[in-house]
Amino acid sequence: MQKLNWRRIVLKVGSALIAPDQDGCRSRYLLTIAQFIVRCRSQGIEVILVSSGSVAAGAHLFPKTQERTVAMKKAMAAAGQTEMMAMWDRFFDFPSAQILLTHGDLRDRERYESIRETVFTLLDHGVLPIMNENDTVTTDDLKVGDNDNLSAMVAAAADADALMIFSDVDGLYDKNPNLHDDAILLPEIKSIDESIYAMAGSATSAVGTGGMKTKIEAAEKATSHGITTYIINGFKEQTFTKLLEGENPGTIFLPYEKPMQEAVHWMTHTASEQGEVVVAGSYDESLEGETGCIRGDEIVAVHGEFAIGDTILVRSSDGTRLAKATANYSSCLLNFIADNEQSEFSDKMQDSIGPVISEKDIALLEKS
Ligand SMILES: Nc1ncnc2c1ncn2[C@@H]1O[C@H](COP(=O)(O)OP(=O)(O)O)[C@@H](O)[C@H]1O
Ligand SMILES: N[C@@H](CCC(=O)OP(=O)(O)O)C(=O)O
Repeated sequence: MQKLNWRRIVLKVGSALIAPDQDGCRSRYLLTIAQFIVRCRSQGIEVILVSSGSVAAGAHLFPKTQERTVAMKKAMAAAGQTEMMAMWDRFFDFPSAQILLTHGDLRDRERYESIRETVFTLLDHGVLPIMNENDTVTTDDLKVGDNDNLSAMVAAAADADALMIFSDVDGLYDKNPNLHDDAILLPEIKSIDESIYAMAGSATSAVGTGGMKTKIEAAEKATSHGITTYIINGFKEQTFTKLLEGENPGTIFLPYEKPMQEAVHWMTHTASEQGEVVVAGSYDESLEGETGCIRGDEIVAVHGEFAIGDTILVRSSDGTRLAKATANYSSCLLNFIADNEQSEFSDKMQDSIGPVISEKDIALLEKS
């Protein structure tokens, strides 16, 4: 076995591998994944596991005849999560730790920092973090909704150098291989654009969430942070042999040559905007090529309610999404500034407060 040059990796395991028949957890596929984790750790590679499957694992505890309401699924997740953790734990002779998260936790910078600190402390002490979305407490507004995107946010937060998404297919095909016999496997993706998203269909298994679309979104999030991303088949033993030999067993998404810095990446891909400011001019006239900060007299409108420290969207008056930013002032004060833009009082205030959003708090979005 060759020495692998990963320092820290995030493995995402889909529900179909945990509870393929929705009849409790099955160790059939997980044993091989657990052995892979043990081998990586024995080479000094830090591993973080994002494990889906609580709903599928808990399904057998509830009557099949009853309608699967949201409340029922949450109950399945609560019950299935303990079964799943117990099963993972059985495979390892080192300790593991459960971390359950929501998007509400990840998009709040303080809670995000706290999650990172906990993950790094666990890794420093040889404990395997096993993460999942906290399905019992999520609402539509608070959830990531799929563990592909969650694993990419985790990989970025943990500064991992590889994200491996283990699924029930060999990788990304040019169309859904479960529906098209002539689908072709794509071994390497250099950059992700609309043509790549166009290949993605939805999940065809009874337990999967998101299908290929959310895996491509995850790959885009991760590669933009410099994290090599794989979509690979967790059902096949040779997948793991190949990975350990340094080969690509499925689809590899190459990392951006100029990855985003952690804080900019968090603002762009993890934080969600609490409101928006509209600035005068188009994309090219406003942020691009300018000093990069925003002055009060550039703001023409403020939408939504936000507080200092919240993430906001900056839009140009032609509607283009320009940037995400951390608000240095509340929506209330920015509204006041925008409304009094021409007044003498505003000029004085303008001089005293300087830019309302400073350059270091802005993450430019790509021109769409
Ligand atoms: N272009 C594609 N290439 C590969 N699989 C695809 C594609 N489009 C849709 N799929 C579907 O995505 C499924 C994997 O996603 P999903 O069921 O959500 O898995 P998981 O539970 O591992 O997250 C595959 O089984 C396949 O049916
Ligand atoms: N959080 C959910 C999994 C959501 C999800 O993304 O599932 P999958 O598509 O199988 O990775 C659960 O534990 O059942």
